Amino acid sequence: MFQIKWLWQNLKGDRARYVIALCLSVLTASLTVVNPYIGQQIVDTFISGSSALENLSTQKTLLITLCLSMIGFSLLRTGLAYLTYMQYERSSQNMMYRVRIFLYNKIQGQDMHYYDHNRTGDLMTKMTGDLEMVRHSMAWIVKMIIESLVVFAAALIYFFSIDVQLTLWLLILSPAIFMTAFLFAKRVRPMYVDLREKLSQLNTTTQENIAGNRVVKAFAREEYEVEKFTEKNVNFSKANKAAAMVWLDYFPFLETFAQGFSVILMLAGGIFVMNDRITFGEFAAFSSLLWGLSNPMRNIGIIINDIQRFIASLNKIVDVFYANPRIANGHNALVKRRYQGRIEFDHVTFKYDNVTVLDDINLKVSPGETVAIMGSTGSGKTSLINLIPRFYDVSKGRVLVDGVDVRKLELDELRWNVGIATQDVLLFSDTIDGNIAYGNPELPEADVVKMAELAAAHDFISKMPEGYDTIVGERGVGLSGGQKQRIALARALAVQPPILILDDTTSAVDLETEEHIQKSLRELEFSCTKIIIAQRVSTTANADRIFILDNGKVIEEGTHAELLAKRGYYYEVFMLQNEGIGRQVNANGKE
Ligand SMILES: Nc1ncnc2c1ncn2[C@@H]1O[C@H](COP(=O)(O)OP(=O)(O)OP(=O)(O)O)[C@@H](O)[C@H]1O
Repeated sequence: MFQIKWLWQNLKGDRARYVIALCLSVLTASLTVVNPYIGQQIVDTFISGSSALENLSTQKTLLITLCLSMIGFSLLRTGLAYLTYMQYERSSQNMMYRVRIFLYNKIQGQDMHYYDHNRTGDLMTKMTGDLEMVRHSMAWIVKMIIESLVVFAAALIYFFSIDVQLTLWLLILSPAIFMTAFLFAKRVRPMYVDLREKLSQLNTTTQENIAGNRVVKAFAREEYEVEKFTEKNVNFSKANKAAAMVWLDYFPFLETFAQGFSVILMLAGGIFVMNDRITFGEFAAFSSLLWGLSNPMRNIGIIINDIQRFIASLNKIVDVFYANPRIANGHNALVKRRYQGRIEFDHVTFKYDNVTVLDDINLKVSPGETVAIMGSTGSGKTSLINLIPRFYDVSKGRVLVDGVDVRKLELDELRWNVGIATQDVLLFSDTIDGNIAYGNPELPEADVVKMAELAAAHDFISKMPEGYDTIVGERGVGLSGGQKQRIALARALAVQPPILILDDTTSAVDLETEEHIQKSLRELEFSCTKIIIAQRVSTTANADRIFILDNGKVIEEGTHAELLAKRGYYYEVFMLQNEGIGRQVNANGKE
């Protein structure tokens, strides 16, 4: 079975401990027959036998020894159970610790395609609830299965050794019990798969709601969000109840069958005692160990329930475990080369799944050049620049950096050479200093300040009570949109990359600040090819060349002056942005 194989593989390092736990389980469970056996001896020798009274006075030592043995074995079983718990707990915790790290690395190593197709809430459920379910199963469910089986087998062997016929009478109910359990398992299995899906939806809704709390509040949609959550909560609760109800359909039968053991023992066993076929002591042994047959039968339902949950959870974990990114980051480059920064798009076509968003793009950028990309929303600008650091791979054609197809470059090295300030600014819950130095943790304090100055962020940062040590909240809570953009720009500059990509990075800053940033970018101390996506003519005007994208194609290309002269899309944008405010921007972007 695949699941067992997977567990065994991942137990590496704790296999011996786990096997010891299994052996201890078998030993502890098989010792359950010892006390009923001693009990049988006590009853037959000192209570019910014809010479019981005489034995009481002549064999006191034997009686005391038997009683002490009973206590001794009980203590031994408790000690062994303690050790067993410890081994199960340790081995399962250790294994999950390793698997969790592995999964976390796996998720970290996934490409954008993976994140496009997997919900955060679902991944969180896999990393928490599913892992815990698997751990619980490999420790406690396995223990329960082993102990149930061993106790059942030990009781059966012991009973057979006393009286075969009586044992067979007791077993008469077994086929019905197994049949009931089988039907239950068949019915409940799809329910646990559904239950697992509902849990993931519930977590996704919760996660999205917390992450998007500002939007919710801005639109006063709390009530709607509560309704949405309630719906998912109700679905989850219903799925849970449905699975539980199925158990209730079968539980009365299993319970009745289990109770049936006592009735059969009373009837058949009673007759056997009256006929002197078995002794009182043997009857007592049957009676005290009857739970060894009935309890495993009762537990079948719980075990099946948990096994189904375990399979549903394990399958989810295995999805992550074996998911291989199409674009893998090998972390192989020990020494990273600094590129010149030459970029070429050679007949590039790109599709998301089957939808074409870039169509036969040809574009060359020389080292040190500044290129602006403009175009209507959804025209493919972000998709285009995503191909340079290989967030996605082209569907057709090639993207070349310094003349080499990016698919042939060492991914770590390539990304190390590309500084990027994305459209959706994400800052970590860390100090501003930590956020700026994120890509270059060794950056000296003075350089952090320098980068902030270049990004026109130093002034507002130094006005904060704790300056660069100010902790910004999750996603940059506590900062304005323009401030976040400037920190993101400083972060991209801090790695001093030979290729700098700015995706609408100055859209939220005022024109004066933007001018400062543009001046800084022109005067960078390191050589740098700049690709700037922008909607404002004031941003693009200074670029060496401007490309206009429309519907995934380059429709215009040239300098600010050339494009104005063309009287096409760029000219229209220019007129729209300047007419309304009654001013003109010349070829150098100056008013
Ligand atoms: N991860 C994705 N999966 C599927 N389709 C996507 C994805 N990202 C973008 N698209 C689609 O690709 C097209 C181009 O999107 P892209 O983000 O490149 O446009 P853009 O020009 O950068 O737009 P904007 O100016 O609004 O940022 C759009 O139609 C968009 O719906």
